[in-house]
Amino acid sequence: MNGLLIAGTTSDAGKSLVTAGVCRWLARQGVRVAPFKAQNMSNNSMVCADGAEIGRAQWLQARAAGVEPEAAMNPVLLKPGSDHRSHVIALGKPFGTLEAGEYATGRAGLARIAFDTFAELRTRFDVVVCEGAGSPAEINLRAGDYVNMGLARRFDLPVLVVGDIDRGGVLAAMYGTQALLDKEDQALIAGWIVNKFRGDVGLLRPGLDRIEELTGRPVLGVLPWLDGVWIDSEDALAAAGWTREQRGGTLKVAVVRFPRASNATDVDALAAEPGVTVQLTAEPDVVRTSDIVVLPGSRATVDDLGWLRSRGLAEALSRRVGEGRPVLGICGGYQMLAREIRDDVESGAGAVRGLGLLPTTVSFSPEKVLGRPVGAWRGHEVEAYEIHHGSAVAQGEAEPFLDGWRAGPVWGTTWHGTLDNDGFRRAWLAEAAAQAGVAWSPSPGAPGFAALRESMLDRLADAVEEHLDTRALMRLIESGVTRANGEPAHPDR
Ligand SMILES: NC(=O)CC[C@H](N)C(=O)O
Repeated sequence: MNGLLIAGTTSDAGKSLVTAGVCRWLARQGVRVAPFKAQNMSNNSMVCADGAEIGRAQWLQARAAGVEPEAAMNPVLLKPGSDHRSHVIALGKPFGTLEAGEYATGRAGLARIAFDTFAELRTRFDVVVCEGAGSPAEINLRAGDYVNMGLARRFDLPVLVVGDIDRGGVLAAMYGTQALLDKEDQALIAGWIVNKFRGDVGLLRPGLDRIEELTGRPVLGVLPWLDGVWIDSEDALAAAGWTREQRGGTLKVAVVRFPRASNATDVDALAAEPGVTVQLTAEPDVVRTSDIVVLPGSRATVDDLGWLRSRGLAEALSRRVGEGRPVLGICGGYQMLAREIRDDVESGAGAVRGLGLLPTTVSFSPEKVLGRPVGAWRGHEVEAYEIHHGSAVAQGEAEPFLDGWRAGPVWGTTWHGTLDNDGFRRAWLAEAAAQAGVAWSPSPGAPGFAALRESMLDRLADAVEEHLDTRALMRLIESGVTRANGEPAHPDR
């Protein structure tokens, strides 16, 4: 067995979730499977047990596959910082920066790393399920590509292309994607998957039949819109799946939408808590009046702090703190709460005045801290992870809170992922709700967040089993694209 590449007609077509679903489906068959994404552009990353930093989507896909997440599953991670620069993580460790203009030249070395890593990874697993990035139809990037068709060609991987029917234009996108590729790349396109479908497949069928005729490739399935499946998005806050399904919770949490938010998946577990409504916002009124405000992480602390001030959000925060209403700062958000931030590393701005809501001073160091710390709060165990250059020390009255500090209604920690811990999350929410004057308590018997994440992965795998032609998929994985393309569409139907 070998591998497969799951590409998309667009960003956000559902490649990550389809990859996760295919990983779990294969794992259920007893196949030893690893996820792989040659290059990810995301500020949502995770620290693996081996200390490597990878995209959260690959971390989640490894969980779906039932294997330990590791650096090789996402050898290149680009983290967009201030506007024209990306921080490069290679094999889990910092590897310099790429300016937007250096994209073509800077990438040759990264391509080599990605290819070498894939070649090694596949010696250790039965199957490697690769996820593409963006769309292979971005032919302007094809020459230096090592994530989509560039990877598929190098390793002769069959490519499945996922199209998002919710966005519309899916038939044109599939047809156009194939048409734009050169012959050799086209030869690797093995089939189509329609994703996020709601409604009657019968109505779609004539279009799918025609696409099969026109492209000579089978539609390997139509995946339905899956309500309530929104795990670990790769994109920033805007893409958090749960924003689509807000319920009328009694406890209103506002999460500030920083332009360079990082690890914003921290708030996913809040959104899943019964009786809690989470809203992403950049509105001063919402920040002033919500029951709880979360300042998430940021890949550009000083720049996002400037943005906070320019939007009137800093003032709204000070006012709510004056009224005793809780604010939780996480990593970059926690750094902003300080009296002073000394940063010659990330922004190069030197000493900058912070919001002054915690009695702390933050200093940035060139060394990046990557870790998986554990701690406790009020008797609740907390497993977390940390990814930062800046560290805070307190110089005044404050109460320890995890690795950080709390002063009255202001809470801050460098740790990410703390809210995934059920006992801690619920205890902290109850205390913060009381500060906000809201009667909220955890619902007895509500599922824990890890269980919820597992059930989402299982629903994805169930959808793969039910709606995709898994026999054709297995044949492709076992024999590659040539044989599969030599057979008629849907031989079993
Ligand atoms: N994860 C974060 O929020 C990082 C915070 C900040 N950019 C730092 O590097 O220290």
